[in-house]
Amino acid sequence: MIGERAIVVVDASGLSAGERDAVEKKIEQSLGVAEGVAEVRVAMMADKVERRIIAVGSGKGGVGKSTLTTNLAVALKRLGLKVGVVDADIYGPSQPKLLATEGQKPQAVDDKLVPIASKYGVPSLSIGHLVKPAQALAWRGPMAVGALAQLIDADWGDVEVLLIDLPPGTGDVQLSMLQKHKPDGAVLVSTPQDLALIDAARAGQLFDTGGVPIIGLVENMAGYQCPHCGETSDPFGCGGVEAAAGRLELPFLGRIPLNMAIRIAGDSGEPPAAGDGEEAAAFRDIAQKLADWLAREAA
Ligand SMILES: Nc1ncnc2c1ncn2[C@@H]1O[C@H](COP(=O)(O)OP(=O)(O)OP(=O)(O)O)[C@@H](O)[C@H]1O
Repeated sequence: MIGERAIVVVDASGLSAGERDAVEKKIEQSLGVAEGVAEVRVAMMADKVERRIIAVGSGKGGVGKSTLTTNLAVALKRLGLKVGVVDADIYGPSQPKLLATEGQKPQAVDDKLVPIASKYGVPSLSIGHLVKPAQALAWRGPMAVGALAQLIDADWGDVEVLLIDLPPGTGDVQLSMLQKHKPDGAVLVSTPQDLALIDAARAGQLFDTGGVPIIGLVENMAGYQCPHCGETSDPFGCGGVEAAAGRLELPFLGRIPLNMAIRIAGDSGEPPAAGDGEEAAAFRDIAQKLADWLAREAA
């Protein structure tokens, strides 16, 4: 107390903008009626979070980039990191379905969007939370880029790793990311066949040119085990991504099998990485390599 003025300093680390506002109001209300207090001043202090942006990209569409992003986020969360997901796939947003947040609309506090919480402890923001997918399809490049900036500059609170699910290819959104929100690193995902790999190498070149370190390559949809006879076949080949990583002198982060359970889990908003099955282990191993990379870079 200084005279009739009550000054309260609050450690607001980890609180979202909405929570900060609520705490501040509560203190003002309860102290405002106290005897001898004519004025209440509240100072909300928070440590600045060192947040790193990791882009998940692919050369081609449909190779499992969104599936990998969601499951990596959930697996990283289980390893103890504070993770958020931005769905930058403006023209085909799938994170609302994958993280079971479809139909929810983010609030805006102080001109910033507040990410949507999920039951997996991973908050996310997607253009799919803001407009109907068909609406975004009609957007020109600058609108898509503006929307992406709002998602990334949102009130991410204590999130320390932001995974960005990029649209496939090397278009406007990727270029604007490199210019305005340069990722700290990129993970590339590809299926094993040559055509996908050529495109993945091109996406890799874009990051390379932009000075974004490529953390490594992930092979998705490798090795399909027939649920009837148990025999394993490789519809898209196997090992192609690991071989390409070797040729490009990039780390190979791991392989996710082609598995019907992964597709069904994605459609029902239950990321396999949140469970205890074989798929969860595959995603966890890749997440561990990413966590190791983050720790090394921070050192
Ligand atoms: N390892 C896998 N096994 C089985 N199905 C998979 C696997 N990975 C992804 N899928 C399925 O393949 C489809 C495409 O996956 P996803 O949407 O993750 O790809 P994407 O590269 O992000 O596509 P887009 O370019 O449309 O954004 C989805 O139906 C998903 O459930």
